[in-house]
Amino acid sequence: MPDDMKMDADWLVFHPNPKKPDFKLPAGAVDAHCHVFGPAGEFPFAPERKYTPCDAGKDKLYELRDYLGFARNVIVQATCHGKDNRAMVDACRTAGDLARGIASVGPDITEAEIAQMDAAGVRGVRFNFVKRLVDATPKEVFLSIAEKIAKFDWHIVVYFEAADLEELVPFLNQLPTTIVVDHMGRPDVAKGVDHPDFQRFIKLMEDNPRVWSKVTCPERLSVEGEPDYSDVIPFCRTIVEKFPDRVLWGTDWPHPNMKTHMPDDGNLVDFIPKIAPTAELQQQLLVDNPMRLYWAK
Ligand SMILES: O=C(O)c1cc(C(=O)O)oc(=O)c1
Repeated sequence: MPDDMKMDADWLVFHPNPKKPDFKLPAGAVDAHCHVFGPAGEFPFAPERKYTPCDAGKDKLYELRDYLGFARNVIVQATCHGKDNRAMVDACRTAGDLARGIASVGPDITEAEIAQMDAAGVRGVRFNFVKRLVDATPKEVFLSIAEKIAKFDWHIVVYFEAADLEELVPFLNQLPTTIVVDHMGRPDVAKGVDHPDFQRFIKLMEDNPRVWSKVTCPERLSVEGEPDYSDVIPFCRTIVEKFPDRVLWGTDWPHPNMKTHMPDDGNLVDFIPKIAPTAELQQQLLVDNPMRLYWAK
């Protein structure tokens, strides 16, 4: 492996032996937010990346899927691979109908390339506004991509920080497709659910029925920390109960850029019944919603 593909010195590697979850996932549950990294020897990381992770390839991901009791995965293009979607597409092809993908593309993407990715299981693109992860892309560029992918019935996944939402609302409302927000728009949980920043996100979902949310990443958002991540529960639960047909859940494996600790993925699965307390909500969150959005065709 070339020297510049060596993982960052402070990189935390995914948990080597997670616990078996106590919570039994419903049949057909989807891990709707996870990534693959490399392996770098086969799928090199992008020159413009902001971090160099450990290898975390498709075999490890599918081992974890089976171990935790998930049936399917939605693999979101990680920023360390830039707009080179080969690792994600290869992982989707390997899983056949059991995986779908979200790509990162530039404005030069052609309809033929979109069609090819569509055939492999890709169902959307990710627009990233998190400054520590990517260089900024002009909104006109994102809008031109949105127009192209809308023809394929794809949707748009957006990742931003809570403080940036106010500025982004008009842009989000301009997007022509379903919009899936990563990690609830990253609320500052120390501020509480009543803070205007989180209420702005709730209002966005109330005003725009095309907006969905991933109720993911307690390990990233929690100030209190593991194992309970209790301070994140009210945020997830508010969204799940208000918008039960527009929420998704995922592990976020292999947990890029965690600095405080590496979560136990089995423990993350045990978080689910705390945010979706009834069997009906769990069925929507883990099966019905992701199947409707990702497996309609
Ligand atoms: O918060 C993060 O660092 C992070 C990074 C990435 C990525 O690099 O793609 O994806 C995520 O979902 C979260």
